[in-house]
Amino acid sequence: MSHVGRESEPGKRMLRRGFLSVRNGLTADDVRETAAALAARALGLPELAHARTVAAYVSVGSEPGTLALLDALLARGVRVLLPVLMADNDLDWGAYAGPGSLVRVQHGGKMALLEPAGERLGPEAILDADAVLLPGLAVDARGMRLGRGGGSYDRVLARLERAGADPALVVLLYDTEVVERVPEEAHDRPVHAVVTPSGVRRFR
Ligand SMILES: Nc1nc2c(c(=O)[nH]1)N(C=O)[C@@H](CNc1ccc(C(=O)N[C@@H](CCC(=O)O)C(=O)O)cc1)CN2
Ligand SMILES: Nc1ncnc2c1ncn2[C@@H]1O[C@H](COP(=O)(O)OP(=O)(O)OP(=O)(O)O)[C@@H](O)[C@H]1O
Repeated sequence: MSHVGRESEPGKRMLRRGFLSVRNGLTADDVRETAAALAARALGLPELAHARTVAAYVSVGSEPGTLALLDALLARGVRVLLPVLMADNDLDWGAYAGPGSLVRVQHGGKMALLEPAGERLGPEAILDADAVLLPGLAVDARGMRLGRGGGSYDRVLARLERAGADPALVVLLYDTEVVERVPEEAHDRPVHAVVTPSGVRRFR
């Protein structure tokens, strides 16, 4: 099943394509250098310095790299939760236990993901997070995020809101992905900070 048929904002689809094609043009060196810079910046964030549980994800392909950051958090004793994509695009969670604990999973026509191999903790496990690292393709001047279009993180944010949980919401991006404006829909919620190789921008 594709989400595209029920896309409510057609502008988002075109924008996603543009951002993805720029990412696809990056070299392996670009991706590696950015990952190191992002990890260094993210590790300096006060939002992460005090977090005991961080919900994150494992970057794949030309996504801004997260693996170095995940390993550094693990080494600090932080509990790192990773998403498991479910058939309805909602997310289950598992604990990160190092690179050897990941499995490559192909979900239909989507890109292959690296997911935690261990115990599934259930969608509500996200409520333990002190900080959430959300994937995205762009963030605008208000903190509105353009995601991949699955609505997975829209659901995560709705679940947090319902439960009254208020973790720090952080997105890691390339510099060119921080833009003036992305289209927003009623269900979209702003994030609190965006980290790029050249700096950190906060929205609250
Ligand atoms: N590394 C990583 N893990 C992640 C995400 C992510 O964006 N990146 N997710 C973020 O939610 C969740 C998984 N959701 C995903 C949603 C779409 C696609 C994907 O490949 N979409 C295609 C378009 C597919 C289509 O048109 O149906 C694409 O973007 O090229 C991948 C993961 C959880 N794990
Ligand atoms: N709380 C929710 N529960 C169920 N579906 C939702 C929820 N919020 C949004 N959706 C649906 O998810 C789909 C994708 O939404 P949108 O285009 O905003 O995704 P996105 O923010 O780019 O993706 P993601 O949240 O995975 O990063 C839309 O069809 C939307 O109606």
